Amino acid sequence: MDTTTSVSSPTITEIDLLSYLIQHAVDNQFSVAVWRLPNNNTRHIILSRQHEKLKTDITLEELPTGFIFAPFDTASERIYLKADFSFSFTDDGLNEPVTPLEITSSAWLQAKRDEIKKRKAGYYHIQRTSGDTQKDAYLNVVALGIAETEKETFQKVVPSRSKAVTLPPDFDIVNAFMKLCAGNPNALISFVSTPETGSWLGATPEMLVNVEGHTIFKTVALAGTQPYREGMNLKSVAWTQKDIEEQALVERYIISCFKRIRLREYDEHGPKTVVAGNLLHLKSEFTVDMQATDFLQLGTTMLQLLHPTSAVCGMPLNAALDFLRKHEGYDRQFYAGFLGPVNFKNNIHIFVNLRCAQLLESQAVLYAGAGVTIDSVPEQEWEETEIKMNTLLNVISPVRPA
Ligand SMILES: C=C(O[C@H]1C=CC=C(C(=O)O)[C@@H]1O)C(=O)O
Repeated sequence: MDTTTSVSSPTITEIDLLSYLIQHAVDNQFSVAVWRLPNNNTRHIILSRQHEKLKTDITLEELPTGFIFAPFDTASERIYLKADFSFSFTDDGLNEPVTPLEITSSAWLQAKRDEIKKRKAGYYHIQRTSGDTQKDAYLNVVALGIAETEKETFQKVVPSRSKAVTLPPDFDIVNAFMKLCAGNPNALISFVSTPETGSWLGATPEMLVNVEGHTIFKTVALAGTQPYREGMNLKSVAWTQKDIEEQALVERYIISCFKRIRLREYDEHGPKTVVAGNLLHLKSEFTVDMQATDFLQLGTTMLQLLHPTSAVCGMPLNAALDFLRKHEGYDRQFYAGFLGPVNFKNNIHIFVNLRCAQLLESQAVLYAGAGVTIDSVPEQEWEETEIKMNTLLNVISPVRPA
């Protein structure tokens, strides 16, 4: 069955279908997740009639096909969007349904075809609970963080901040999603909208847990930041001692998690310089053969151990977390939490929710943090959070003050 032509007349595009599906979710109090994996040309959308709250001790591998959405705070509830409808698009066309879920979804969409017309999709939005982090306050937290590294309370902490910008009147969520896909080929692009969490849009470069076909586990250590300019030769990019040390701490954190479960056989590659939209980072990749090591639920185990990594919290974890709770001054909500598709074709792709924005009725709240070590300079960390926020700002293109 050629679903591209049967569901949609030649003038109905992928954008029209995505807009229709998102609007349908909002009209019916369903939850919705849209995503595109890194270095992949397929966009996915699922609708969930009733999202669930997950216990922290769930086994990922046993969940039905769906999308996980977890806040930074490990004590807060994690949301699971079980896929009740599932569609994917490649090259502007709806893909041929293959799985039973896709086949029933496709039949459902066929029945709705007369309703599909060009329109902008709405999304859920909730009230913001805190204001912007003022620059002085952020510089102060960074200076306090540096002072604590000097006292050896911790070696690294990652203070973050939030900033609201006004959305342009013609803001269109599906257009913004597509622009993020085009500008960030190496990122997980995501849009999640539920009545409870409101709407979150992101382009994250940081993979947290990837399990391929119950056999291969992967995670990454990502840190160190500098601006990327088109045409730069990645092989000749130089990194400061501070960036190298900052990324090495994330590596050590991951290795310490492996040690806690006595997993000794893993491959480590890197660090190497990678592009993440408008930025460069240092990245090492860790791979484990789950069958050879007999860790068949390594995805679940490592998710419990890794989150929050030293890329978003600090090292050692508890000292850094205590510091952030005391000084950061706002609730991160889903920023620096984790998200991603679970058990689509036996694969799990969970990422840290970075470079993201929470969409309010007429504003977007941007979030970013920066790794602070003994060599940090507060003003430079502020600048780093500004350029990290640009990943989303460039796409949202808000009305900037004159
Ligand atoms: C905490 C963020 O980025 C992390 C990931 C890569 C590089 C980072 C850094 O250089 O500080 C951060 O650890 C963020 O984007 O908000």
